Amino acid sequence: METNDAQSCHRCIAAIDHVTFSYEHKKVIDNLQFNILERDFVGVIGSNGAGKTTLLKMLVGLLKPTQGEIRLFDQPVGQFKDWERIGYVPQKNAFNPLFPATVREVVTSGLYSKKKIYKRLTKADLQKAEDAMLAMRIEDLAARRIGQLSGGQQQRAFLARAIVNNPELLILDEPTVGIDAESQAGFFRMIRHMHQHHHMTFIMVSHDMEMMQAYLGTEPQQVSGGIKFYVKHTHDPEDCRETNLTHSIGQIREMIGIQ
Ligand SMILES: Nc1ncnc2c1ncn2[C@@H]1O[C@H](COP(=O)(O)OP(=O)(O)OP(=O)(O)O)[C@@H](O)[C@H]1O
Repeated sequence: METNDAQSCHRCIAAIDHVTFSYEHKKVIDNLQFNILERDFVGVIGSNGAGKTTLLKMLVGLLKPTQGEIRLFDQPVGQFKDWERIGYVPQKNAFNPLFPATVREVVTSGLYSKKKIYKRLTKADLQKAEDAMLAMRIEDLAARRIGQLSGGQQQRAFLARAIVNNPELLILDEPTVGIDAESQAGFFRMIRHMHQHHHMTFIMVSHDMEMMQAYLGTEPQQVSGGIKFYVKHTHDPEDCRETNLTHSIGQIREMIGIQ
């Protein structure tokens, strides 16, 4: 377990601690040990059926490990309540194409949590939804029905919904499936930007080896069963002791192209 304090950029955000998972008698994940640290981008790659979706579902508490434990922000997932700190875009979004919600309504629905379900949304809450749509460049689609949009536009709406609470950890399950190559590239650019400039931590399943390796490198940090974990931190390891200020300076350098 990581012992870094809250000031460190290597705080453990999610710990997968000797986790095994079986569907009835079929073991899908076997004694997996992996930590996701603050500001990591973790790319999860593996063949069909390797257990990637199962792993993400355990991370968000939808499935319970058969053995072992998952901790989010140092709390066992079963007791974790701060779901606003986490954004999740599942593999296949369950919206029926005829579902009569607008993009704005879908994005706003991300503001409701168990805690807030009976609360009225404030003006500030509604502004968060507008900001998330702006960030995903779908503000001009706000009043359109979600089912009438292209796959790429829908994915941006689901991502806007996932970031509406400004989460610290974003969990994405094959977010670019079914969208054209150009939109996929745009989507990756957006995600990379969020990682590098908005201090978000990511875990993302993808079959797009080329895009993933272009950002995360060609060597996995860990291989467990059929799952490979590729990891990129927002800055070089030797800079890890830097302060928040130097972190920002590093990013400014990067933005203006100075190495
Ligand atoms: N609800 C379920 N009941 C029984 N077996 C399941 C269930 N869900 C998944 N499985 C099986 O568990 C294994 C892992 O499934 P999972 O969806 O986690 O794989 P994946 O790596 O995400 O695959 P893909 O790349 O195809 O999305 C597969 O063999 C799958 O058939």
